[in-house]
Amino acid sequence: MRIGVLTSGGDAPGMNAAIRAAVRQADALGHEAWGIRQGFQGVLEKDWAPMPTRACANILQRGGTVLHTARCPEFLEIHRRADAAANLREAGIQALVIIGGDGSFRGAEALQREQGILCAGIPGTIDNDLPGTDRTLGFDTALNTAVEAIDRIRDTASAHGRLFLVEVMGRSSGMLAVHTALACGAEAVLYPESPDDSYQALVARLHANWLRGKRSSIVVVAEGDDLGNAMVVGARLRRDYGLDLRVVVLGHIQRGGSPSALDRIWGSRWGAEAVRRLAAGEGGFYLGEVAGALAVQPLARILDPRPAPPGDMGELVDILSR
Ligand SMILES: Nc1ncnc2c1ncn2[C@@H]1O[C@H](COP(=O)(O)OP(=O)(O)OP(=O)(O)O)[C@@H](O)[C@H]1O
Ligand SMILES: O=P(O)(O)OC[C@H]1O[C@](O)(CO)[C@@H](O)[C@@H]1O
Repeated sequence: MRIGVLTSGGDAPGMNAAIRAAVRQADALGHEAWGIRQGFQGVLEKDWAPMPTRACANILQRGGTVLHTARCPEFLEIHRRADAAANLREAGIQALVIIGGDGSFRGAEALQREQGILCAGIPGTIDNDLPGTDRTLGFDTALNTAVEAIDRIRDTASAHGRLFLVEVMGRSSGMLAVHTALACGAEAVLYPESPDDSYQALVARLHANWLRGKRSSIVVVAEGDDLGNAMVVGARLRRDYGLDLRVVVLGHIQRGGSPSALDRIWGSRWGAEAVRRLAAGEGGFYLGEVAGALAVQPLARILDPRPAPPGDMGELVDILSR
């Protein structure tokens, strides 16, 4: 069987571990893995080649994705997905391992349902916002990167007695923001799913801490928060209270870098499991981790609501910052 492997959406540390495992597991079972460059764009452009096991040497510890990735708006159109399926059939690629986030899984779900291409999804996004899995590749690494960066910011915030607003990624999800805030002892966190994310509540919280004697504070802001990103919130606080605050946008620093051990381990387990199932004729599923165990979900589950960060974590940030 010829199995295509691709990475799609934003890159995430751990994707290379999944690619390596898929390629080598395919070889171990006597199948042929093909690497598809630039996600769904590569399927439309037939940008692929056989991927021998040696092509995966020394990639386990590397961030990014050796197959490159892309966002491909054309794939939202049914006739382009039909073109993609025709290209795959012509090349003899019967099944796909798709490593990406919820958008990529929606593409996979449509490709399997409409076009009958066997698809397996592996969660790869630093956002950790997929239903049916406690983990996505890249989240653990990005979280640790953000925490390390904020620990450094804390030193200078404390030295100057300053307020810092630190923006972390998460266009529609506060998962990274809330976990980062709790792990670095932030004074407040703003994130899209928060029940009490008002500007007034933030000001009241910072003021209460000032009265308790706190002279420096760190507010973690998810880029997609309803109040606006860190620049917007910072400008408002400056305008209203004349604060000498600083804004730091961590940006793509969070997406790069060598994957953590957990991201390497889950990338390896999921890559191999995806191929074992495809080789047995199974498609239309994605893999995950639920309560520490490897889980299998139907691809249609990606249409479920996106999970929100546990509510008690946001509350805890507040309680522990006093
Ligand atoms: N509803 C959909 N139907 C078909 N294809 C889709 C759909 N949504 C997204 N895709 C395809 O998946 C690609 C990746 O999606 P998207 O840009 O949302 O990233 P993602 O996989 O969610 O990853 P990340 O979480 O890193 O942003 C899109 O560029 C598009 O090609
Ligand atoms: O690199 P791009 O395409 O600007 O994507 C940024 C987006 O990708 C993500 O990092 C997910 O991979 C989001 O958190 C962020 O909003």
